[in-house]
Amino acid sequence: MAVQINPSILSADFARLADEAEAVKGADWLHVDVMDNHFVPNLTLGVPIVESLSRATDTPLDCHLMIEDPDRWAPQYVEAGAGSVTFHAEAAAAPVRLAREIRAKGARASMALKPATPIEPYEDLLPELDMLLIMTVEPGFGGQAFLDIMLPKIRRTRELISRHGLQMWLQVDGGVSAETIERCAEAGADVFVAGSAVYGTEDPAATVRALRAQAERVTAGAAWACGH
Ligand SMILES: O=C(CO)[C@@H](O)[C@H](O)COP(=O)(O)O
Repeated sequence: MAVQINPSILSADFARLADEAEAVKGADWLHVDVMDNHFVPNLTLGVPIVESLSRATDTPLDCHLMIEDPDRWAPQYVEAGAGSVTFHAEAAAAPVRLAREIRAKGARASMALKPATPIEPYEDLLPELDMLLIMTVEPGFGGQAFLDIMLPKIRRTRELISRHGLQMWLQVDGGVSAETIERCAEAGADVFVAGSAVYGTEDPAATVRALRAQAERVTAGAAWACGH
């Protein structure tokens, strides 16, 4: 599988979401940050906006639920048109049941880990998932500095994925930019969320292409990338 770049609309103009989706045409997915002001100290958008956005763009939606009670809400995001739904390990009451429900409804199932949450307790759960998201900032806000101390966790997660012979994707989110993307790719990430580094530039679509080329140069020789 090739490297994927998913611009985060948290850094976009919320009054012009359809245009902002068009501005990153060529991106692999549009990353939609759903925040409830409980799981994280910020509030963004919910099911009706995801539903409208999925009708307004051809780019598939990668919904990252930073919310409490994802067991109740995640299936509704699949019904709203999300192609991938990520719930947080720290918030899900029954992650295996939830992942199976998301898949059964036709979307990719993904689980996210906050910076302080280790991957090891979730090793046996990996086959239930299509993607694992490692947060490289504390969730809640765009424009934060990348946490370098997450690199060993990315590396360990890639090793676990390889050891289990899984084809799942490994996403990183937070502070991903031209300065940090190569370190993430070297550690084993293959799906990159970037908000301010994309929407903060004059030509967001060109920035997506440049970030992808940068990460591809690093992953081209990686053993885990062969046969993706
Ligand atoms: O989930 C989040 C923040 O909680 C992210 O998706 C941010 O939106 C990424 O923004 P940048 O760090 O790339 O500016």
